[in-house]
Amino acid sequence: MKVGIVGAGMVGSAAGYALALQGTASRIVFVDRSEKLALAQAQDIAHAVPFASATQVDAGGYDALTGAGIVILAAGVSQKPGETRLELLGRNAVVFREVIGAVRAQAPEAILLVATNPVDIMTQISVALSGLPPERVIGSGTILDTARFRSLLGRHLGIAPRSVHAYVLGEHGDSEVLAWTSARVGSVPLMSFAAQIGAPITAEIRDRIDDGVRNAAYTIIDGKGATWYGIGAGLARIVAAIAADEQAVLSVSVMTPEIGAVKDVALSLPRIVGARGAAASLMPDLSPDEATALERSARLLKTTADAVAF
Ligand SMILES: NC(=O)C1=CN([C@@H]2O[C@H](COP(=O)(O)OP(=O)(O)OC[C@H]3O[C@@H](n4cnc5c(N)ncnc54)[C@H](O)[C@@H]3O)[C@@H](O)[C@H]2O)C=CC1
Ligand SMILES: CC(=O)C(=O)O
Repeated sequence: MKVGIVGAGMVGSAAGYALALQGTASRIVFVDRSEKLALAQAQDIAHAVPFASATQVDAGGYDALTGAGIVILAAGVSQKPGETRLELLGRNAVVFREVIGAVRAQAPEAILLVATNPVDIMTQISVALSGLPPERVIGSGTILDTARFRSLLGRHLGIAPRSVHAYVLGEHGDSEVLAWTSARVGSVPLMSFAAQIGAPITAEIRDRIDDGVRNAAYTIIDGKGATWYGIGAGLARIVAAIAADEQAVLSVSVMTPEIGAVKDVALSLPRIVGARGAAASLMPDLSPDEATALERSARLLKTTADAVAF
């Protein structure tokens, strides 16, 4: 499958690098406002390909996206230290007004995979601007937060994160909800597993993991200016699920008809992802507090999205 990447900065290039190493895409094409940057990223990644795969990596204008099955959208500004994702909305909505029409004109069949922040609202904007069915516009949403949650739980338990089945729901941002109640390790409920192996999840550990997931981006941005490896791998995982029609369960952001009293909002739930996009959604079992927090997250996203004209 040919994959387009619009926005060849840290996130776009990390996604392209992960895709090239995995050999998931037959072709990758970078497009950026800076043609020089797009070309440099394509060349650098192409030089990694002989060690790993047979992916052809190029750069070009929007016309180079013709025939793409997926276009990753990673163009726009990122957070400065201390800035929230939601504070990027006005600037990145302007970028998407330009980008979405240009992508659609050249790659009308492509599934759009949105990474630009605030990713949930950028997903909603992309649905509105593209006119595509909602299942074909997927935001990376909490795929990264879910990975952070699994990583921290895995470390605490001494278990491979891939054997931890736990999700972060709602906003990819400050109001996100760690779904502790439904978390499992293998097929065993998390709390029971933790007690059985003598690594109980005390209130203190729970708070530490919550903080580590919720504030990971702030800590990393403070240390190195931006985050890119985690989301690059997350985007490559979503592309793989679509390209191989996996029907994989992934936490991604899609327009959602109803979360409690909140209607038509893009946010993350576990979704079934395959060649048609994110075709179906699942609602994990939640405690009353988790359900209330998810509705609060949905309301925040809805109110913020309603305040932008698109
Ligand atoms: N969804 C997620 O989990 C994550 C999302 N992000 C978000 O991804 C976005 C990109 O972040 P970085 O790659 O670090 O930023 P970056 O500044 O390194 O790259 C952004 C690229 O977009 C390009 N660009 C800007 N306007 C454009 C336009 N109109 N047309 C074409 N290209 C344009 C720029 O030239 C630049 O190369 C940010 O919004 C950031 O917050 C970052 C990390 C994780
Ligand atoms: C920047 C961002 O959204 C993240 O690393 O979670």
